[in-house]
Amino acid sequence: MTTTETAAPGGLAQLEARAAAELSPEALGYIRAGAGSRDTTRANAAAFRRWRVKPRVGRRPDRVDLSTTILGTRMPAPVLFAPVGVQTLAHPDGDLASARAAAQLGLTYVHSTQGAYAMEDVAAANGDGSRWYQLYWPTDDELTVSFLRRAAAAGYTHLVITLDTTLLGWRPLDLDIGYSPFLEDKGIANYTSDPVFRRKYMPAPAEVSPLATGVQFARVFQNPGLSWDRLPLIRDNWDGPILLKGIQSPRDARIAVRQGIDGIVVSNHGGRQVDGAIAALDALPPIARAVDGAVPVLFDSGIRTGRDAFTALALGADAVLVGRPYLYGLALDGQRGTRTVMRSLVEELRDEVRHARHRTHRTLSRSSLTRAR
Ligand SMILES: Cc1cc2nc3c(=O)[nH]c(=O)nc-3n(C[C@H](O)[C@H](O)[C@H](O)COP(=O)(O)O)c2cc1C
Ligand SMILES: O=C(O)C(=O)c1ccccc1
Repeated sequence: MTTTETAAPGGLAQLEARAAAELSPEALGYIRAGAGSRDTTRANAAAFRRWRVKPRVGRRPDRVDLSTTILGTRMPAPVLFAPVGVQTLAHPDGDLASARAAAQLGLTYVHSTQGAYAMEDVAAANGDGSRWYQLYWPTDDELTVSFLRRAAAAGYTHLVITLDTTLLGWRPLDLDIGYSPFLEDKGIANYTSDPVFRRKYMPAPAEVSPLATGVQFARVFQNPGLSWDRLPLIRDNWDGPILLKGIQSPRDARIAVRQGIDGIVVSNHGGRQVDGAIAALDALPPIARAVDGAVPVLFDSGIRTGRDAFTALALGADAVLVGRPYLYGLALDGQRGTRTVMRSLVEELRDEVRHARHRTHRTLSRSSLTRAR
């Protein structure tokens, strides 16, 4: 590892500002976007500032072991690549580069239904790495089953069903610029490459226009009628563990456990869906209490540094996902940039755990933190 790889220049906190210089206004707008006033996106970050780490003195462990196993997946650190669509907005290599970087670091890559590259190509890029598949649950069962079969065949072991985006959030930043990835020639090959999608929904070449593409997207992926009674379709067609992403209430977490779901991701989608929604970090402790160890609780939304990851782990998360930061790394330096960002975040986390005098993040708890005044 060279020194330039050990830390993101300027630190992870500077990442967004540095990446902004590399990105088109449309791409930056889409990646930064939050719902409505962006209040929830800001609240996600602010919630972390209200907790501070309690350093301890005396003999610190010289080695900190961040490894963990979540639902059978071994991880060198409790940090995953969050599912992110249209990554070609940040870099032409998009999710191929991110999946390669994840494999180099041994971290789990979660591939999005809205990936810019087909899941088979991303799987090949990820090689021996560990990969999970994130499902946006289509309105068409045949298409859903096709996605699940392809994912299993391509070596995705776990299914993450995102439930907070059955309608895409109202994002003024994009509306102002007049931008949507579906109205551009960015291509979202992960679903447009699907044989069922092509047969049933692909606009005929003569009809291909931004509007036709957008209309087909909405027909297939806007699915606000989803409810718990639809779960058997997934169970009948997926053998591995199933996680639900987008849980923000202890009640929903309890229902998920009762329904036999294997894990949950506490997340508000980086504040992109519901303006004024509770900061994801504030939702975490009551949900962790409600779940009470019955299933793993993962967390995302607002993690920018190793200290943030420490805070979420101490407040009850078993692992965290990171979204925008690795996209900014991708914008700055492709695969290498993404790898640098994620490696820096893991090493920062290791350092925080060491200074709190723990040998592993697994022993962190609320008492590792103090509430800032
Ligand atoms: C540009 C962009 C695209 C995203 N696409 C998806 C997606 O396709 N599926 C999904 O479940 N979440 C998606 N997310 C949400 C992330 O998985 C994650 O919940 C969020 O980015 C976490 O917040 P953070 O960016 O503050 O780390 C996306 C987020 C961004 C920024
Ligand atoms: O933008 C998003 O947050 C997101 O989840 C998404 C949804 C559809 C296509 C691309 C990304």
